[in-house]
Amino acid sequence: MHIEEQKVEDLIQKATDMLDKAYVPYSKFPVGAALLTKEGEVFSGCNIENASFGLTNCAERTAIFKAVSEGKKEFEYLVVTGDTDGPISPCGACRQVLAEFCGPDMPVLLTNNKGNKQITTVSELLPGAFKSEDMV
Ligand SMILES: O=c1ccn([C@H]2C[C@H](O)[C@@H](CO)O2)c(=O)[nH]1
Ligand SMILES: [Zn+2]
Repeated sequence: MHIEEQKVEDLIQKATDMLDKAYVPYSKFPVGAALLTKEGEVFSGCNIENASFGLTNCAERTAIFKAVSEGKKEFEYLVVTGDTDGPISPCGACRQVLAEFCGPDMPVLLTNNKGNKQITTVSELLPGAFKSEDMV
């Protein structure tokens, strides 16, 4: 799946805009994400932390849950950004949630505030993901 460069730039901008919305009093590490649906709508997300640290919701999952809660289940492209040395790397929980809702070949662009970019896919992020089809 290939999308226009302009669309990618728009997603990067939307993910970057989310850095200001992040609720990160504990880590002080804002993360932004922007998820493009197959219908062309964009759902953005930020990380939302909690005094009970394990309840933190990452930017990627915020974007996916916003979209799914609006009835969207077909996704085309995800951008994630943060203030990292290299392209940001999604946590294991987000990789599993991506595997639930996005096709294995869906592109994921990992970037940062320095403009480093790494293009990957959902299945590269989580090879051998556990899926509902695995349950007999
Ligand atoms: O891809 C990532 C990596 C980290 N975080 C968040 C979780 C937590 O709020 C902070 C530090 O781990 O960054 C994300 O939202 N997405
Ligand atoms: Zn995560």
